[in-house]
Amino acid sequence: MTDTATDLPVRTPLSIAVDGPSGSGKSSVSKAVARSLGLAYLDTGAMYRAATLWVVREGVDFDDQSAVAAAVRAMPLVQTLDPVDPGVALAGQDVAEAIRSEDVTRVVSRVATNLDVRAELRRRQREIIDGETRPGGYSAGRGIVAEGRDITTVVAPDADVRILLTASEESRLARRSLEVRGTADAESVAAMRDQVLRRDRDDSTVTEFTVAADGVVTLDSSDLDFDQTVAAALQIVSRAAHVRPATKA
Ligand SMILES: Nc1ncnc2c1ncn2[C@@H]1O[C@H](COP(=O)(O)OP(=O)(O)OP(=O)(O)O)[C@@H](O)[C@H]1O
Ligand SMILES: Nc1ccn([C@H]2C[C@H](O)[C@@H](COP(=O)(O)O)O2)c(=O)n1
Repeated sequence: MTDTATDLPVRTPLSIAVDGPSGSGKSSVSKAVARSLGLAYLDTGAMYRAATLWVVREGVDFDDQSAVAAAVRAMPLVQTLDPVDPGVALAGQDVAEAIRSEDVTRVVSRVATNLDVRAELRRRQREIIDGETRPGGYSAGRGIVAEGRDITTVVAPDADVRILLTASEESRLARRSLEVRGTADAESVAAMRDQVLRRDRDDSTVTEFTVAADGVVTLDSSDLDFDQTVAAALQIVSRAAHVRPATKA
């Protein structure tokens, strides 16, 4: 495999783990990196969102932690790993749009902070990253980019490349506001505080995604535009994962 940013060969299969807070650009940057390198793409946040939708649809009480975990263990989730068109299906039904609804975003942290749910989804994530299951028929022989909140630290601490993608609160709120409302005026930015900052506060009770663990490279995108951030991520990959020719004695 060749890194299109540097034209140098990189390890195959290649595993790239990306974590970071809400709105830092994990999904969009990871998809672009995966497209550029011809890798599969795993959105682990989509798994927590699908689990939340499933729990709601099954009529399970969020306060009944063991019933929530049992429902998630039985969840018939299939994701496609194509970075151009990542799909999410529950019981054969396309839910890619439904899991992004405000209703799901508001309550997803309640499911994501259930430790038994986390254990089940971690198990599924590792199977996908390790190549034991590749749902949805997308071939990921060249490797995978997996992104979330605990991929660099807990799910895939042995990944070839590990990146913590950060950005200031101000940038993250403005980006989310532009994405959701098409404007970053003061009122719209303020309206994003719950789905960005409150959610991070709740999620960070069970995972650390603001400080890089040992060996994880921090990429601060606050002052970078999208293309610059993707280029910087590709540089990190190429530095960390080049196959160096053997040196002659
Ligand atoms: N460096 C950047 N500069 C400007 N906008 C960016 C940058 N990176 C990402 N964006 C935009 O910010 C928005 C949020 O990005 P994205 O959804 O990828 O974040 P995320 O970290 O995956 O968030 P969440 O965890 O909440 O799903 C998107 O509209 C994306 O296009
Ligand atoms: N590895 C992960 C991925 C996601 N989460 C939680 C945190 C979020 O509130 C929720 C949805 O993620 P998003 O789609 O916004 O990236 O899932 C987690 O705890 N661990």
